[in-house]
Amino acid sequence: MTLRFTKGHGTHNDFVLVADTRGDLDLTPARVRHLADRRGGIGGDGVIRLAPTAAVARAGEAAADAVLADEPGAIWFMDYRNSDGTVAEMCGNGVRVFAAFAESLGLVDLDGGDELALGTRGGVKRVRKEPNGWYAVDMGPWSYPGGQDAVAAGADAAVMVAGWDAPRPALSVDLGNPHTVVALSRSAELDALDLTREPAVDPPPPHGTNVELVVPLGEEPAPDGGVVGRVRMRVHERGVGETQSCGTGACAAALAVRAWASAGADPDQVPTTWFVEVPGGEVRVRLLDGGHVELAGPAELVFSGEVELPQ
Ligand SMILES: N[C@@H](CCC[C@H](N)C(=O)O)C(=O)O
Repeated sequence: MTLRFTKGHGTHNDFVLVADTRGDLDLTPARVRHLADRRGGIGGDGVIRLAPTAAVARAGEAAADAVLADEPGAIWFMDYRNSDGTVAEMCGNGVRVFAAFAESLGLVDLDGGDELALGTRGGVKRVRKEPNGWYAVDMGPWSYPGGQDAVAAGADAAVMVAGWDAPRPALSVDLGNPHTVVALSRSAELDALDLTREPAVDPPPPHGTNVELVVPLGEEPAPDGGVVGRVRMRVHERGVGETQSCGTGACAAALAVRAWASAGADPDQVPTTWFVEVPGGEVRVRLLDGGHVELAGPAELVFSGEVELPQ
């Protein structure tokens, strides 16, 4: 079977995108692994299928039913798969690239001021375009699964990275998908990390986790007054390995650093906007009213073509 695809990326977190406008493509784990294979296929950290939310619901995905109940206008669904073939609830960089893909297919006019509401397994996400061409996504609600006790302690887990003498404390953050964030004090240590092996997390999360290693870089004056925070991050993604960027991971990193910075501080002095530097570029994370968080950054479509799919 021949399949038309587009390759895209958001801060070099790269994806193979497929428009399944009838919603009848059987994206088996073997097919996902083939598409994401950098030597035998196209190559990507993940595969994104754009399909009608109603068709995904008919195929038995309860999350798509929930999306339509919440926002009947969310007619397109982002079916996200990691490169190892596993399903993930959410992908922040993926949502931006999905929006760019939907524009290229003529499904939405974000330059004309439209907002795109799309379905994901992590709920409805809303995307708008900023004047600089960045895509800003309302990522919806987030949480610290360990609750206020974890926030007060600054940790609810421990992470061991290859080459370390002992595990280090970490804070869990839920963005629809799971994250575990560890603070490092120096950029040189971040640069030297060995992330070729999956970090061990204790207690082991039931469905795995994405691990972010972060260096808080402090705060600086914002052009419009107030302060913004700056963070450097590397990430080991569940179902992939180390990637050049992770949008939900950047949100988790900012939210963890904000929790640590809030300890004993005047809340008005703690930034609500954070720039997160990743190996593939930079994204912006902003706390929104109503317990939501926003992710903004670039999205690029690189090339399109046709590929033979295995049975
Ligand atoms: N790169 C993504 C996250 C993709 C899913 C993740 N690997 C998981 O399994 O949860 C992002 O930009 O958020």
